[in-house]
Amino acid sequence: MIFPSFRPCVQACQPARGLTTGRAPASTRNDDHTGPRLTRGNAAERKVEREALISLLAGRPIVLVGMMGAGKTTVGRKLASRLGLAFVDSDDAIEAAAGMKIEDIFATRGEAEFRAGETRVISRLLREPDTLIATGGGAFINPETRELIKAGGISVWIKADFELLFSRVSRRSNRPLLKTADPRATLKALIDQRYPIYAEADVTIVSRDVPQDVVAADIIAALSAHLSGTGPQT
Ligand SMILES: Nc1ncnc2c1ncn2[C@@H]1O[C@H](COP(=O)(O)OP(=O)(O)OP(=O)(O)O)[C@@H](O)[C@H]1O
Ligand SMILES: O=C(O)C1=C[C@@H](O)[C@@H](O)[C@H](O)C1
Ligand SMILES: [Mg+2]
Repeated sequence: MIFPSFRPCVQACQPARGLTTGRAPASTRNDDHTGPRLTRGNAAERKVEREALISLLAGRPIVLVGMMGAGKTTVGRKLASRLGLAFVDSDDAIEAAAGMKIEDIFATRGEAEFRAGETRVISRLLREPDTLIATGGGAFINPETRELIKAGGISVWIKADFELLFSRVSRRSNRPLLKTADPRATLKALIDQRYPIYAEADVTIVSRDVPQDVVAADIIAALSAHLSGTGPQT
């Protein structure tokens, strides 16, 4: 057992707000917001939009899913800060629980043990109200973890195309699944295998080559539309 009793180290981005933790009815629809979207409204309108979204979430965590390099961690941190939610990255929480880097968990314990620990950690994080969880790239692909996320959170797939992802993940060599003879082919194969599963998320947005703040604004707009029932039907 490499994940001893674990207290998630949720990092507060702003002081906590006094929200309820009641669960609003879950929607099963995927709202696909893959078209171009501009940041809309003035500062006052955006504040109203943010407050309405927090109210619609009713304490449920936002869970970002998608491939390595999609921007779950970096965009997620900005988004949490904007919404006044606590931010937690499941990869960081796993490393804290295991006392090891993810690369070392893969190397010494193997992927299956990593996935089992990831499920346990995400299960705990989902019970923290008013939280934004950036998951690791494979978390939503694991059936058990996926069911937990569907039951306990509102999931957002940050979708990006191959070339954008490859250019981003090439900047660092800390992703064990890409340490292969042909990382391009590996990433392509993972995209083919995973995209139909990520599409099960509640909401989809596309990370284009735009600043992270724009992606964060897209997510707020897409979530607001989804939770208020005004998003596109698929
Ligand atoms: N919209 C964006 N514009 C420019 N750079 C970005 C954008 N989104 C992410 N990046 C960059 O891409 C890299 C990967 O992003 P990040 O670590 O957030 O991805 P991730 O989805 O959390 O990946 P992983 O699943 O491996 O944890 C980082 O260097 C980040 O700064
Ligand atoms: O895509 C994946 O399966 C992974 C992504 C990273 O976030 C880490 O969770 C780990 O490297 C596995
Ligand atoms: Mg990440």
